[in-house]
Amino acid sequence: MDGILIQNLYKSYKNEKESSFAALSDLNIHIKKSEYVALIGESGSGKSTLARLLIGLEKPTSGRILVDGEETINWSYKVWRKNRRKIQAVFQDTSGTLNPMLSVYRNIEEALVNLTNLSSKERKNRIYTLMELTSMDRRLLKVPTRQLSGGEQRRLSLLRALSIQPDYLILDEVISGLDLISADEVMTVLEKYHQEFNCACLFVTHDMNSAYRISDRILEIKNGKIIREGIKHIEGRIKI
Ligand SMILES: Nc1ncnc2c1ncn2[C@@H]1O[C@H](COP(=O)(O)OP(=O)(O)OP(=O)(O)O)[C@@H](O)[C@H]1O
Repeated sequence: MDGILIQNLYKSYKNEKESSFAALSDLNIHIKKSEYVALIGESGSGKSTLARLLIGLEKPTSGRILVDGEETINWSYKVWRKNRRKIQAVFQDTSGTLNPMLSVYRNIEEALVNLTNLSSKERKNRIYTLMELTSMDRRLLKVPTRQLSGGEQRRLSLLRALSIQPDYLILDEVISGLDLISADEVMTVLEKYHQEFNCACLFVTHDMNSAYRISDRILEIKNGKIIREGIKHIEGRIKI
């Protein structure tokens, strides 16, 4: 089956008293190809845990995760690396992905060098097209990443992920902590990209407005379980 299929997923952690508790409990979700799904929930409900499991940063206690029909749980580092073209993630903290010493251009290009076989000219074309698509000023490409504001760094990590043209995008609190204008700019990049490419997205947030704005479907998680679901109606409203 196409898409990301999460079946009977459990993730347990040990707490301070060494007893285990379930951060995710019997989770079942299907994210269809090119569907934008928002995952909302209060702090500690399990959102980031799910995001980490989806991109192989952690393994579940039990259950299955299938990406386009392929079981990912036992993928080795090498297999994950090969599939980074297919599934990309952006987290709130960009320090793990961006090199502050490199320019914006080099930061995006680095991902293209590592994950695609594009020639230097093709990389340049891809980066310029992406800047145009997302209405970003090309002059930004020359700027050293360390000089960017928090909002700009968040947009850069997003562009870096989008430049790969993944089929699936996992976004964990990408607008969290940003001022309204920066958050709007990040959302606009996502909307424009969605219109242009058939990428699916899991948009993890605790912000209801952005969830409504961006997604076709909203899932609400509480104590590691989906407790509510809403689908966008023709008039653009989501009822949950
Ligand atoms: N590595 C870990 N070890 C132990 N407990 C963990 C670990 N990671 C997460 N947890 C716990 O699992 C639960 C779910 O955490 P998670 O970070 O997924 O929640 P969240 O919904 O993303 O919250 P927030 O919105 O605050 O980021 C929390 O109780 C958290 O303390």
